Formats: sequence, C-alpha cells, structure tokens
Amino acid sequence: MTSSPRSGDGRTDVAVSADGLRKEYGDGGDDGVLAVDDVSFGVDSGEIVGLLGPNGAGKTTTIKMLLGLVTPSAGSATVAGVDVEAHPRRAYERVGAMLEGARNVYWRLSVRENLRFFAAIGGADPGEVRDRHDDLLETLGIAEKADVPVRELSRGQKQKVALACTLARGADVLFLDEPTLGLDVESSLDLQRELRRLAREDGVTVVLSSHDMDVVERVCDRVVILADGRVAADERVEDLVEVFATQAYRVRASAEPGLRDAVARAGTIESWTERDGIARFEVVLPDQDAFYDLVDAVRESGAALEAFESIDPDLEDVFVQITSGDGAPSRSTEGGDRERPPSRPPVTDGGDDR
Ligand SMILES: Nc1ncnc2c1ncn2[C@@H]1O[C@H](COP(=O)(O)OP(=O)(O)OP(=O)(O)O)[C@@H](O)[C@H]1O
Repeated sequence: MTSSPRSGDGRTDVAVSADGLRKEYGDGGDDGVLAVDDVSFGVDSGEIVGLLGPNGAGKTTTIKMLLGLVTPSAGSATVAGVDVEAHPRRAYERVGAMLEGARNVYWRLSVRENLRFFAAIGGADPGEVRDRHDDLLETLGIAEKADVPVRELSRGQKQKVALACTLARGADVLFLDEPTLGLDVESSLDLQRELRRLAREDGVTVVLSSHDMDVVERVCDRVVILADGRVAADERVEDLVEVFATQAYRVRASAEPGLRDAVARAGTIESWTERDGIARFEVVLPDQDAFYDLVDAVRESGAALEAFESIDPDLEDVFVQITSGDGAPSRSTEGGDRERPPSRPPVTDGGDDR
C-alpha cells in the first residue's frame, strides 16, 4: 500500500518523503539489528500523518533518518524537497522536532526565554516572532507562565513549553514524538486542535508518533503503521477503519444448544454470554457475504435472531489487527471470553523529573 497525493484542497506537494529507507544497527554480523527495512512513504504538505507501530517497530529510527540524525544503510529521505543527507542544514531550516518530551527545554530559562532561544537558533528574529509566541502560549494555556522558569512548572506545563519551543519559529514540517503524553485531557485537546489548525490554516505538515489511538484518530489524516521495521499499512484513517467496518457484528439470539457451534462455523467468536435464555455474542466474519452464512447458521441451530448490529471498529482495533496479524479485529466486552491483546506500552517519556 502506498500513499496518494492529497486531493480537494489543491495542495499535492510532498513535504516529507522516505524512499527505501533501511537501517541496520551493528556491524552487519549476527549481532546486527535490522531496525528499518525498505520503508517508503510520502507526506503531503499540510497533511498530518501518524507513524505508528508496536515497541521496537522502527518508528524512532525512521524519524531520526528523516531528520538526518541517523544515517540510513540504504535509501534516502527528503524534507521540503531537500535531501536530508546531502543538505542537512538546509533541511533543518524547515523542520521542528520534539523527540524527547520536555528534555529539549532549558529548565533555568523562563518560558518566553526558551521560545526566543529556539526561535533564534532556528533563524527567526526573536523580536518579530513575539506576537506569535504570545498566541502560542495563549493557545496552549500557559500565557500566565511566560516569565516563570520552566523548572517551576508542572510536568504537563513543561510538555507544553517543549511543544511551544518546537513551534516557536514557524517551521513548515513538524516531527512530534508522543506530543500529548503527560498532558491533562483539556490541554491534550487544546493541543490537538492547534495541530489541526496549523495544518489546515498554515499548511504545516506534521508527522507524529503516539500510542494513544484516540489522539491519532482525531488528529491524523493518515497513518503509516510499521511492524518489524516494514510498512504494514499506509492509509487514510477513515479508509482504514472502513475496511474493517462491516465484518464484526454484535448479535442477540435465543440461546439454543447448537447455537455456539453454528456461529463458530460462520466466523470467529470474540465474546459470548448467556443469561435468561438469551445469548449475546460478538462475531467477526471473514467477509461481508459471510453475514448471510451467519444468519443461516443461527436459524439452522433452531435459535431466533433477535437483534444484530455491525460493530464499527476504532483505530485501536485496526492497529491491533494489523500489527498482530491474527486475521480479525479483536474486541473484548465485559463477560466476553477473549481478552484484547495489550496495545498500550508503558509510558517511557515526556517530561520526567531530573
Ligand atoms: N542505537 C541502536 N543500536 C542498536 N539497536 C537499536 C538502536 N536503536 C534502536 N535499535 C533497535 O532497533 C529496533 C527499532 O527500534 P526503534 O527505537 O526505532 O523502534 P520504535 O518503534 O521507535 O520503538 P518504541 O515505540 O519502543 O520507541 C529495536 O529492535 C531496537 O532495539
């Protein structure tokens, strides 16, 4: 699967492109790690793309190659049309990156001083960007902290300052690693709204990684899912979710002895409960047509079909499905007989104390 140019708003220029990127850590011997293997994708100007994958899938290595921080073993990367390896300095001028939570911020400097500093090293005239900084602090809800040293702020506020510093000089392309990690719900939503606004109104391009699929689903236009160093999916979010939308059903039927076996022949049972003569179950079917097999199976067992609805999977279901490769979106409900595999790794980053 490959990305396609954006349509509808007339902008189709590619802001970021990974072309056959490969990274082997180590000396190529038995101890070597193939972290990224032939990864290609493009991100159009003004698009927000989520780079997703389980731990160790190769997200960070890919982002670092796109930033010129890790040299690819093969392949190439361009940002804003600039080859990152050949012209790193020119590429940096266009890019803002927040890779390690709050750690890139100077804790002894005030919030505003940090913003001025990061704007200046990005080549902006601090005097000229002051209004922009005020707006940024306002948007992120830390305007009243502008003159407070960063070390005195809460963890969530530090995270916001880190993000504000990344945005401070008005880069065209942003790489954000877990941007909402450590933020309270309100701040996280403010930030998500600001990212959408930046993309829509200012044409800013964003590549972000997040383990929070709700955030990804709300913010991203498209996701690139990595698994074992390779691209496992590259789709618009709504298309990806739609692919799975008609295959899972929640059903209520009268509980007859042969019902469960009959349903199991039609599809994969995800959960099953029986109470007061009523069976409630979720079943994933191999394809859309199999729904009629399910209906037949229920009838043949002697059960009466009382109600059914298609279950719309969310991005999390799809992500688990793609990265586990076990054939169907996995869902679990209370009383169900199968657990959803863990998909949220432990928090590892984002403004920890030091
Ligand atoms: N500097 C390095 N030297 C050797 N191996 C590395 C190095 N950096 C990463 N790796 C390995 O490369 C693989 C991909 O790691 P990477 O950090 O890119 O994955 P990730 O998807 O970002 O994971 P996470 O979500 O845990 O941050 C892993 O097996 C990791 O152990």
